[in-house]
Amino acid sequence: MALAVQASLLDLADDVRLGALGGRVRRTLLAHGAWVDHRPGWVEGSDSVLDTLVRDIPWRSERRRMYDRVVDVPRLISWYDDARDLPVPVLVDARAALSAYYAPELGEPFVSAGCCFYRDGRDSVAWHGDTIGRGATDDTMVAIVSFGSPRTLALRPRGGGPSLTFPLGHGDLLVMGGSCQRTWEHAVPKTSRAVGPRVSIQLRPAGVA
Ligand SMILES: O=C(O)CCC(=O)C(=O)O
Ligand SMILES: [Fe+2]
Repeated sequence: MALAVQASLLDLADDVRLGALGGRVRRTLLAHGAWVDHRPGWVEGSDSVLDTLVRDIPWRSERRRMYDRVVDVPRLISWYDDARDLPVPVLVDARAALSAYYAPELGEPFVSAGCCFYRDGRDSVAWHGDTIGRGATDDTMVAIVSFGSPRTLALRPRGGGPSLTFPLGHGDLLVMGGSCQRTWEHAVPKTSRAVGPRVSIQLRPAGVA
């Protein structure tokens, strides 16, 4: 009981808030009409957020056929049709702030939230584009908010060519935009560095996955 009270007092004391977007987002133009926006440290005072996300998101593991074997997907995942159901208020605010900031370019709000939990450096996501939905055919945006241990997001053009990398630190925002999902691929590579847990929340417009 005393512990629970203390924990909630700590949550209140931990003043989690969003920094500014205007003037603080750095855009990198890529070939083929793709771009990446990066805003390091967007979520401030976010130390408690990782624990809440790890505890309160209904994580599940997935298994996939790979050649003649069925293997565990090397990360835990979860999906919210409506990002407003996320268990952390600052992420509900993040969805609204991103929808407002990108409205002139995107013309529609961010709606869903995909969640990935990388337990350590052995967890990863292989090269892919988010092309299950409209990202296969239309310009769109995927906004990633990252918590916990820093990991690298790598990007490479689909047709071949040098890759580039962005560091994704605690509280960072990274937005992939334009044609990025269909003309480029992205990945979070495994690392042999000693890294702790990381949770990535990906906000997407309706019909993008
Ligand atoms: O971990 C990340 O930030 C990227 C995850 C990702 O690319 C995906 O789930 O589609
Ligand atoms: Fe992705």
